[in-house]
Amino acid sequence: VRFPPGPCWIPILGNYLLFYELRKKLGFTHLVWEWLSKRYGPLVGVKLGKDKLVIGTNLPVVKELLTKEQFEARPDGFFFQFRAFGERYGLVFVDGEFFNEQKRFVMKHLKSFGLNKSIMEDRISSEAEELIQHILKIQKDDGLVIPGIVEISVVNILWSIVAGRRFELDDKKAQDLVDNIHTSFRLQDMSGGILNQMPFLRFICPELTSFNKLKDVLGNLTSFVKKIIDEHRETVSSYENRDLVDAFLNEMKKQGGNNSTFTEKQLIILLLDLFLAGPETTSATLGFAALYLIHYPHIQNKLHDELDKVIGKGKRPCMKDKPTLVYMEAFTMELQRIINVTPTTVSHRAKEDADVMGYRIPKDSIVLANLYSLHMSKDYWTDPENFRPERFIDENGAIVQYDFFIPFGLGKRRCIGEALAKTSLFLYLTALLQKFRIRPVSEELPPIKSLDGATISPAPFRCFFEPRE
Ligand code: HEM
Repeated sequence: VRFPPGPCWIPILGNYLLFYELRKKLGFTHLVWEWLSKRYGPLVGVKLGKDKLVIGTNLPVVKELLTKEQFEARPDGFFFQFRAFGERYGLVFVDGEFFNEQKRFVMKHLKSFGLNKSIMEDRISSEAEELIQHILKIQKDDGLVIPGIVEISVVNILWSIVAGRRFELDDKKAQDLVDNIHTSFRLQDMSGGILNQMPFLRFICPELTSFNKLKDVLGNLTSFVKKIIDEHRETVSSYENRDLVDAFLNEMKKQGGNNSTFTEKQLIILLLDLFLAGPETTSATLGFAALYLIHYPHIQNKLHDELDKVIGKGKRPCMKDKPTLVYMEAFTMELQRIINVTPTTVSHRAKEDADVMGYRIPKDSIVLANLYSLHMSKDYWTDPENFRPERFIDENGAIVQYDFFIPFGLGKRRCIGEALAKTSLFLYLTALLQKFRIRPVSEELPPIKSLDGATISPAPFRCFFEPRE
């Protein structure tokens, strides 16, 4: 049985030169995978430096890659250890029993601090309200920069569950935090990147690997998180947990042994993972929402009409209204489909040799599902390049679910923040659209332009939030 089809590789570099050329030409890593799949089929095998990668691009292959137990692991290697004190910590890039134990803990405490509950809804709604007031306060005639204006607000949601805090929306330290988060995403790709594939290059051409920049931003983020932990340590009580950090510190004390997975290093990287995974994806999605609303004013009109009809102008929208705001739901789904904020999953790893579609995926290969390919395939959507929320509504006016629409992934390693993200998107979008018409600041519309990285975000643009009568 052979390795999945792909371009021929050379020693040391593997297919790196081809990858580099294609990435330069196409502008985005996920477009390289898409290009290769057109040539070699729905399961492509490449070698980048020392890493073997396989990438799935159609539904049957993606389903196998994301739901087979053999691929539930996460990769190891220089990049993944470099961000975690030279070891393996956190939630996103760990696996096995360590992952199971930490995920159980995080899910339990996220739930008890509000996820899936009305406390969470109240917090998100009041953050959205603060954002509206902030916009009204600081906006001038030339509008505001997106996604900048929403970033701190969105960080506050996670921040309040994890560390019991919120930032003022003009806080400089918070701005540094979101800038660092944002930069760290722009410098990486989901495969672990060149730093993982050829770590020796950091000595020869550090610029190409972004090693120094990554070290800086990760250092900044880590010291930010450490400070929070120190502050909690001074005030934590064993009787009551105020937030996730308290809960972790108490668990650490309780377990106290050498074999425990609850250590200070683990807490640091766990917080880092949550801050990296959550806010960036959510604010990028909200940023793109504003951009598409500017480009498609008739869609914005429909959203306004639906809000006016179902909720009116006096009452603040809440989660109970979600099932009745069908067009809003369809708009959000269509937005997630076309923008592909996470164009691939986080990378998985084959725990052992595994066979897929008659090909052999060797142990420790890096495994990626190109969600972009599913969301933009002509076979599945007929006119994928058109922005058309109606495709998610059937002839009876109900939402249609497609199994090839999986923005949060599938299987055991799917996104843990899906409920939080969906609640946040709904409450922010409805609150903002109830209050404002979002319009361009000049006749020339800002282009629909994305920035590449481990996730995709909109290139910053200006827009004006015009209060509705
Ligand atoms: C629009 C927003 C979001 C999108 C599109 C999104 C998408 C994804 C995707 C595609 C994955 C990878 C699945 C895989 O590797 O197979 C993932 C993983 C993850 N997400 Fe999200 N996510 C979003 C928001 C959030 C939020 C708000 C949180 C905060 C708690 C979060 C936390 C995580 C974590 C911790 C993982 C790793 C899970 C694991 O390794 O098992 N995400 N997300």
